[in-house]
Amino acid sequence: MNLNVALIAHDRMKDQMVNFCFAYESILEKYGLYTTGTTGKRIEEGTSLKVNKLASGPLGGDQQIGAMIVTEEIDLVIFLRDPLTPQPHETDILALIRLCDVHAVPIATNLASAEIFIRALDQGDLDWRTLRKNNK
Ligand SMILES: O=C(CO)COP(=O)(O)O
Repeated sequence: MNLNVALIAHDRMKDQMVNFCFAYESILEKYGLYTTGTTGKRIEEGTSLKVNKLASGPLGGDQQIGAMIVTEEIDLVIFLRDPLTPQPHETDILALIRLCDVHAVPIATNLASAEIFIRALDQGDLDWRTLRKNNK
């Protein structure tokens, strides 16, 4: 299945993201993985997954993922946001979430929803995304 997953985590959520990726490595390894810069570095250090690292979030990484959403290259976003810390690039974050809604891309913004979505991905619930990709 040529679906791609974006993995993004704010600093205080990065340990959670690495643990999540470690736990679900056997599922995630079957997909193309795209990350913001520092998140990707941490995932590669903490798991055996290979990821495509874009720019760091505050330097435009969220916008790069957003651009891939526009071209239907991202099929699921796991974005572990820190709800308690203001981010300098809040506008980029909101833009990314908005684009998920525009392009019908599922986005999980906390661990509870991330676990549900990753299992859904594994059981084929997101296979309809291939039709969307093929019709773009
Ligand atoms: O800030 C981020 C998402 O908004 C994450 O960026 P990094 O993975 O580079 O820390």
